[in-house]
This record gives sequence, C-alpha cells and structure tokens, in this order.
Amino acid sequence: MRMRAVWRLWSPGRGSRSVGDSARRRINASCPRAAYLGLLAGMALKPVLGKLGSKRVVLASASPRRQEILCSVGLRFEVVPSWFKETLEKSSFATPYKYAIETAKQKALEVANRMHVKHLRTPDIVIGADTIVTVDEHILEKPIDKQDAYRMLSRLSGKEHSVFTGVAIVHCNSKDNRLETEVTDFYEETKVKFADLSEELLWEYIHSGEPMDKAGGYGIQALGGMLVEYVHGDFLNVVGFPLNHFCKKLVELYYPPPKHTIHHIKHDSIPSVETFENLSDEENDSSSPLQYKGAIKLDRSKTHSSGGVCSPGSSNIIKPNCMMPVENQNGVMENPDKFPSKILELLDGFRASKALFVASKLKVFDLLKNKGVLQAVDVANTINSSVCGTERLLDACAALGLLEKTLQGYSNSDSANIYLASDSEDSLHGYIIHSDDHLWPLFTHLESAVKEGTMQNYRAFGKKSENLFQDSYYQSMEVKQRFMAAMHSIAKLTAKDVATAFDLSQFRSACDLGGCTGALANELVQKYPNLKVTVFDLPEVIANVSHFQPVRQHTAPVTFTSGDFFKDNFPEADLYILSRILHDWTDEKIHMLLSKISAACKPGNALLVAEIVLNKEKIYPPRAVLQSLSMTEGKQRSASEYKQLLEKYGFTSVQIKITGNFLDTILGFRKLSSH
Ligand SMILES: O=c1[nH]cc([C@@H]2O[C@H](COP(=O)(O)OP(=O)(O)OP(=O)(O)O)[C@@H](O)[C@H]2O)c(=O)[nH]1
Repeated sequence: MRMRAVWRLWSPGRGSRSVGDSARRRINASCPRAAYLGLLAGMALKPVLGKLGSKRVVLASASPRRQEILCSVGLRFEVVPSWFKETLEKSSFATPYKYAIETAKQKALEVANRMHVKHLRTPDIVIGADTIVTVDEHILEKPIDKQDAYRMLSRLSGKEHSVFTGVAIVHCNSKDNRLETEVTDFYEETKVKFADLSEELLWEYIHSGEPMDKAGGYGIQALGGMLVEYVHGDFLNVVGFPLNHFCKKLVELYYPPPKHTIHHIKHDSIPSVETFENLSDEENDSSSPLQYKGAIKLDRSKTHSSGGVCSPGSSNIIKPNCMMPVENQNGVMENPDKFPSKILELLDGFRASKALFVASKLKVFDLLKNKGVLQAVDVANTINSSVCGTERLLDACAALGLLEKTLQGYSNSDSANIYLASDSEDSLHGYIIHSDDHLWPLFTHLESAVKEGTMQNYRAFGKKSENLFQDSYYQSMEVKQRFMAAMHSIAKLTAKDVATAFDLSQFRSACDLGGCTGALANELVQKYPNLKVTVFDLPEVIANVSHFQPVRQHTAPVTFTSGDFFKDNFPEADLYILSRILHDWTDEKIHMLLSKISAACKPGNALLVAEIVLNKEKIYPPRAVLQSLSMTEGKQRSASEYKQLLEKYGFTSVQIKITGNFLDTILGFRKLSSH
C-alpha cells in the first residue's frame, strides 16, 4: 500500500534503539546517517566536536529521533531520559516558544540535578528539547489516545501550523559539591501546511499507531509526510531537533569568530570552514562559553533563527544576512568591499527606527490588533492622518516585517501583536515612546556629546539632569510616567530571565533597589512562592506604581517602600537586587551604594546584579556599547569587571550568567568577614 511505501522511504526513528527511563549509554559517532550530515556540519563543527569529545555530554531525551539526529553529526553523548513532567501552565507563557524553551530547560535541569546527586560524575553538558505544534492559538503536544490524535489532526487539516522546538544546552559544574549550571537556550519555528484530510485517511493514519508519541499527532519523517503540502523552514526541527540552529549555537558558544575573519561568516547557515582556520586554544580560549571573545556574535539572542541583529523583535523583520556578505552561485563568499550591504543597512537604520516610533505613537499596531485587516484609507481616517502618508508608513512597516500586507489590506505581524500593541502583556510600547521622545533628541546631539564628552540633556531639552527626578524637566507628571512606562516595559521583558538565571529559592526576603514599578519583584514572587520582595525607590516613583500592577496576579508578597538608596537606610533582606542601576552611575556613587549594601548584607546573603555584560574587548553586544553613547556618568562593564567590583565590596563566589537576552545576571554571596 502507499502508506507502507512512504514509511520505508524515510524513517530514521525505525531501527534505532529504544530507550527506557534508566537507559544511559554511550553512543558512538558511527551512526548510519552520519555520512551526509557529518560531512556538512563536520567541517565547521570539527573544532567544537573536538572540544566536546573530552566532555561528558548527555541528551536528556527519550526521543529516538533526537538521538538519531544528534548522532548524525558525530556528537558523542549518553542518553538519560528526563523525568520532568510536561505540566507547566501554558497560559503563563506569553508565547508558545517560551513554553517550549522552558520545558526543554526543565527537562535538562532535572537530568543534570539527578545525575549530580545520584551518579559519581556530574555531566559537563546536558541537552534538553521540547517540540510543540501550535494552531489557532492552541498548543498541541503528544496525543494521549486515539480520540485526542483525531482531535489534533482534524484541527490541522487544510491549514498551516507552526512547529516549535525549544532547546536548552546546560553547562554543569560541580563546586564544593554544589551543582552550578549555565543555560543557553533557543528555539526554532517551522511552518507546515496540511492538505485537507478525509475522515478515512485520518483514521487510517491514526490506526497505524504513528501519531501517539509525536507532537501534534504526526511524524513528518514517516507516514505523516503524506499529510503535508509544504514545509517552510528546518525539516529536522519538525522531527524534533533543530540541528542547524543547534550547530550554530555550539559554534557560537565555543568558537566566536575573531575580528579578522568576520567577512568569512555566512550568517544563515553553519559558518564556513574559513571562519576557524587560524583558531587555536591559545589565541581564543573557549573552554568556558561564558566569555565572548569575538568582535561580533552570530546571534546572541534567543529569537527565531531568522531574527536579525537589526530586528526590533520580529522573526521576519530584517533577515540577518541583510548585513552580511552572501555566498554567490559558486559557493564563494562575495568580497564585502564590492557591495557595502552592512554599511547601507546602518545608514538606513534611523529611518527604520523612526518608522517604528511613528507607527507606535499613532497607535497603528493597537488599531490593527483590534480590527484585524484594514486598508490604508481606513487606518488614515482612524489615526487622523493623510492617506498618502499613512500608506507610505504602512508599507514601510510591512517592508520591515512589522506588518503583513495582502490584497485585503494591512494586518499586524505576530510580533507586532505581542510586542508593539500598547495593551499586550509583553508590550514594548513604553520603551518605544521613550526612545522617540527622549533618546532620539539626545542622539541628534551625538556629535556635541562626543566632542564634549557630556550628556546632551541641556541641548535636547533645555534642562540639566543630574538627578533624574529632581530636575524640573522630570517634574512633569507626563515625563515621569513616560519614563516609568519605558522602564516597566523593559523590566517586564527581562524579568523572567533575571528571576530564573540562578536558583534563588534559598532566599526568604529580597529588596529590589530602584525596582521602579515592581515588574521584576512580581516575577520573583511568582517564581519563588516563599519569597517576599520590597521594592525600594524614590517617593516620586512609588507614588505612581499602582497602575502598573498586574490585575490577575497575587502581588501580596510585594511591598513598596520609598527612599533614596544613596541617602536613606533600606529594608533588611536576604537578597539585594540592583537591576539596570550600576551602569548609570559614577564610580563615586557606586562606591556609596555598594558600601551600603555590603554593610546591610549579612554573611551568606547575596547581591544579584542585572546588567548587560560586555565581552572582554568591550565591544559586544552592540546594544550596550551604543547605550554608552548617551554619555551618562556611568559605564558598561565586562564580566571580569563586574566580578572585581562585587569582590571589592565583600561579595564572593561571584557567578555570571549570560542569558543571551537583554540582561545578563551576576550573583555574589556576602563573605563571612567584612571588608
Ligand atoms: O513530525 C514529527 N513531529 C514530532 C515528532 C516527535 O514528537 C516528540 C515530541 O515530544 P517531546 O518534545 O515531548 O519529546 P519526547 O518524545 O517526549 O521525548 P523527551 O524525553 O525529550 O521529552 C519527539 O519525540 C519528536 O521526535 C516526530 O517524530 N515527528
């Protein structure tokens, strides 16, 4: 029968070893499909695989497909299936991929912890993955029975859906018998369209038994391939493991490219072999993935693999290779000097930013979120603007991937609904408006800022701003609230990363100094139910926090106390937090603040700092370096500088976690004897 023929054509899972919960085996590099993929990835991955060869790598998955796929690149690993139950509350995640990433992370961490406790040797690296299917805003996992498989497949029939696989790479370290972990995670999305499925075909497929252990109830690599009209994106991602993205991550972690080889990098695939030709451990010690050595990272964000460095958040806004040289038809990298794509991209950057700002200010994304699809003329009438101007703005937003344009009109992209509509949970609206009203005018005076080495508040606003809320400019309620809204949107976006970078469950009380609207505090009390957090901020800030509080969340363990952290005593706490504070102040002010914290912090208690951590050369990530151009009195710091700073004020066992997102985290414990 046709079905059987398809089954035989491509079924990597068949014939592979079945793995029980207790299975833990060494898999050799000599897997059957290694020939093709090993050849492709082995070139660029060879140095990485060499590094991993001496490490104990564990795949925390029972999926035979994942084992097969990883095996195919020649990676040596053991299999220890995770016992983590996939029961995270889906509605608590802003997007499906965040759910998949978190599940992958929990799977890997469970195995890391179990092996650390039960086995003699802690693994060096644990890999976890989770695959889900989303359709019509529903998340589909593995069906529980045939009826469930039927429900899933009939939902998918005739439609396009997304397959997300979240992956977590956990680096483990056993220190004083305590397990320390560093998590790198990412996700990949693939779009799959199903043909219209007849009831007969559907049931025939279900009775084959294939759907039962597969996300969404189908196996694209086998019989399920028959149901598929098209696949956009990484096929192996649908099968359960985004190999290409994974390989890129490994290369990125272990061999960031040095400056002089940047032009060899092909951005949307595994870097070509030239990228690594001169690398050796001596010149680029990459034994720890913590430090970023290269001038430019391929992609340090956790965004979709097609998300670019110039992208304001959407997966399809600007493709990453828009800034990079491309491979010509003969597979040769074009000389970047022939066509200065990257320079042109930078040159146009201000136009793109301003289009985003204006569309946000005119509430275009709010309108389209509520109305669905609209013609330019309808948008123009509602936002009180000219039709020709609105049409150009909408086209610009569509070109940047913020909107979608069809014959029916314009509609929001997924990221616009999530991040640009002002009322959405993860909205960046506040920060965008702040960027337009505050940062844009400041940056128009960049030349003077550079010449004078000072902030340009006076030129931009006619005001001085030594102390934000004490300057008359900031006395205006509107300016205050705009500033708070900006801080709130960034804090909300980063809160989960900051709250989960380290296990903080040992602390009973925390004090978030300069915690503004309490966005981080609210995340912390959700994550750690036994934790009480006090937000300590200026009276002008505390007076305005009420309308930033979450409606449906239990916020009782969060309290607000007003005061000036330079002058006033702050509340006692087991854990002090400084999120996005240190980079803003002079060394003198930092000395005042850290001395106070050090004195207030009891031995064994801790200080958590959230900042963007610069690489050793202090030129990555660009976001931090560009922020410095505002010429505030403070400065951005590298990992070793933060470590030294904390140690200077009596904090020890300093750990740094590069989250790969907006903010990185640093945790230090107060030493027994004071400094
Ligand atoms: O087309 C295909 N789609 C999905 C799959 C397989 O489906 C499962 C997804 O489930 P999950 O991510 O929860 O992983 P598990 O199998 O439960 O293993 P873990 O131990 O890692 O939790 C996955 O096996 C995919 O391979 C498929 O085969 N084809």
